[in-house]
Amino acid sequence: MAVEIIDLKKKFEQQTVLEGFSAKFGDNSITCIMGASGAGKTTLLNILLGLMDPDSGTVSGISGKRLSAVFQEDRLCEGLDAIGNIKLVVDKKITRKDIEEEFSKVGLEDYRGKPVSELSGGMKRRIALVRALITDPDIVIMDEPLKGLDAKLKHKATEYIKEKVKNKITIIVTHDKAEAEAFGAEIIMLKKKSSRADESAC
Ligand SMILES: Nc1ncnc2c1ncn2[C@@H]1O[C@H](COP(=O)(O)OP(=O)(O)OP(=O)(O)O)[C@@H](O)[C@H]1O
Repeated sequence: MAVEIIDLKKKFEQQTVLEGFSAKFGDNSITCIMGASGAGKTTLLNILLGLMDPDSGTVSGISGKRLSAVFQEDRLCEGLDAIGNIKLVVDKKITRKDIEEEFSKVGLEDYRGKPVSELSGGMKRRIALVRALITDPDIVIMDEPLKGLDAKLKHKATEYIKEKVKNKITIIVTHDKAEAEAFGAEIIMLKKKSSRADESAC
């Protein structure tokens, strides 16, 4: 079942961020949300994830589905190592070897024995990516998942994501059109609203 958003509206005090926003995300689809900084991309993801309520409008097709997310920040447990971070979210039947196999698919090596706090930003990003995709969710929501990766790792991570999200509904925020094209994604462009809701009355 597709995820459908109808006529969403979200304001923060006097600032309208989303207004009259509707979209449909079909089964087995990748959609990239693009738009200027402050256009409301993260706000939209937070509403989809149920972390924020819209002022009005509806979101359907999410209830009862397994969601997973890569947030704008990695949100890892910094004191745990890479494997420990994944073990926190996976079923016990997933072994250390299974996790290591996933890490190798995103070029993640040299992480062993170190707490995440001692790893590079790009390594942390790939741990967050594996954590989101190893659980085989129905809906994947990612806020700039390739942030901080160099061109070679970006390519590797893109291929990994495409492989893992087959037959799922995937929604990705990115600033990079080339990235959206590499995902073969549909693009939704969010437009930044006026920062003053009462502007027309002035
Ligand atoms: N909890 C909040 N309270 C008040 N204002 C907020 C809140 N969350 C977001 N905003 C405002 O809403 C607007 C949209 O923010 P949002 O983070 O959704 O934009 P974005 O498109 O994801 O931007 P970026 O590309 O910079 O991450 C911004 O002006 C932001 O300051």
